[in-house]
Amino acid sequence: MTVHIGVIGAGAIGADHVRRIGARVPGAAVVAVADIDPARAGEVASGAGARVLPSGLDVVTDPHVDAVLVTSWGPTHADYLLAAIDAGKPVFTEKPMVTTAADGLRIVEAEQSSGRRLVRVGFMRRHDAGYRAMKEVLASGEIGTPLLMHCVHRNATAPETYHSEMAIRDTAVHEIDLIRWLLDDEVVSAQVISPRRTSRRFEHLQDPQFMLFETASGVRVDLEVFVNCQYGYDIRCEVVGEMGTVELPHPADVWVRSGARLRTPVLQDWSERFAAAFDDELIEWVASVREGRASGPDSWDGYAVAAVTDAAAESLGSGEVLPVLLDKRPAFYG
Ligand SMILES: NC(=O)c1ccc[n+]([C@@H]2O[C@H](COP(=O)([O-])OP(=O)(O)OC[C@H]3O[C@@H](n4cnc5c(N)ncnc54)[C@H](O)[C@@H]3O)[C@@H](O)[C@H]2O)c1
Ligand SMILES: O[C@H]1[C@H](O)[C@@H](O)[C@H](O)[C@@H](O)[C@H]1O
Repeated sequence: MTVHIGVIGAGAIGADHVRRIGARVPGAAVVAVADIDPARAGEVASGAGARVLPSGLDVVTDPHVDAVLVTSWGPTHADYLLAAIDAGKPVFTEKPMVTTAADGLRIVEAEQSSGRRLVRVGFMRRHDAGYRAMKEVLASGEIGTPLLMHCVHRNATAPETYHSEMAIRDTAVHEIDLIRWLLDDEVVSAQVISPRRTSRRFEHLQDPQFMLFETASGVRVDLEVFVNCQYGYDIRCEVVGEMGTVELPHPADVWVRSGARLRTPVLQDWSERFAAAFDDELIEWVASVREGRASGPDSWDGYAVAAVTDAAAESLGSGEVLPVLLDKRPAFYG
């Protein structure tokens, strides 16, 4: 059976995922696309042989759509997820699942009332070979109990529409998910420190930002988010344990030593750095839809991350250490 997918949002990652589904995801076809910019929708739909529908809600309710892929801007995700749950259709949403914990709770409550886990969140780094290898080392106990985690998240540049809170709600969400997943722990407090700003930014943007998190078991995490670092897409992570450390490998490429120099390329964006992880997460999602089961990061994960980003966003400016307000995890989410 082919899973017929309807896509909402035909921007950078929407177009990327549509191409990916056509080229590398077995048993799936994009049949409908909508975007508030109909020209974008038309362009992406024509490449896939799909229909353009007038709105995202039309995609959700279209009888030819078996499953929905949400790749519109973060603050628009919640309404589409609620509509998909209402229609009883599996839905994959790009991160962030939601931009407030209140919206996250609406989604987990609606899903529980529907009786089925329908939402999967695109925390694709859980599919990256390097992060997976880190998780195996941590699980093996080789480096002992984790004590500290150091993370760096740099983008070459960010567009003018990117504002200070997005460093937390759009960018740091990847690391917040990884703290929870790698350490199997919850984040209990957040603090955002605002250092000297780069002059190569837009006036409205606090960039870089330095974030500190604490987990329930007492692990301390530092995260630098710098979205106008100019030189490339640079993602780093190291966990320090009682007996050793484990570090995210450099993305595989040659290191050339010649003429008294060492050189290796710096990747330029997420689409190159995590291409294999994106392939893998969509292949897994489509297989799970076909088999009628839930898979991958769920709406509880999306909500738990939003609870952390709420606290961090409130700390932005004041630099206060703020508690993360998280509900009790229902048995429904295992
Ligand atoms: N996993 C990752 O590493 C990754 C990478 C890039 C983007 N993303 C996420 O994907 C989402 C989209 O990001 P992008 O970079 O493609 O942005 P983008 O601006 O390139 O594209 C977003 C598209 O959504 C459309 N849109 C906005 N509101 C809409 C609505 N209500 N209904 C239908 N269409 C709407 C816009 O017109 C635009 O074409 C964001 O949530 C972003 O955080 C994730
Ligand atoms: O939406 C993108 C995407 O999630 C990238 O992986 C991240 O590096 C960017 O900062 C963010 O804006």
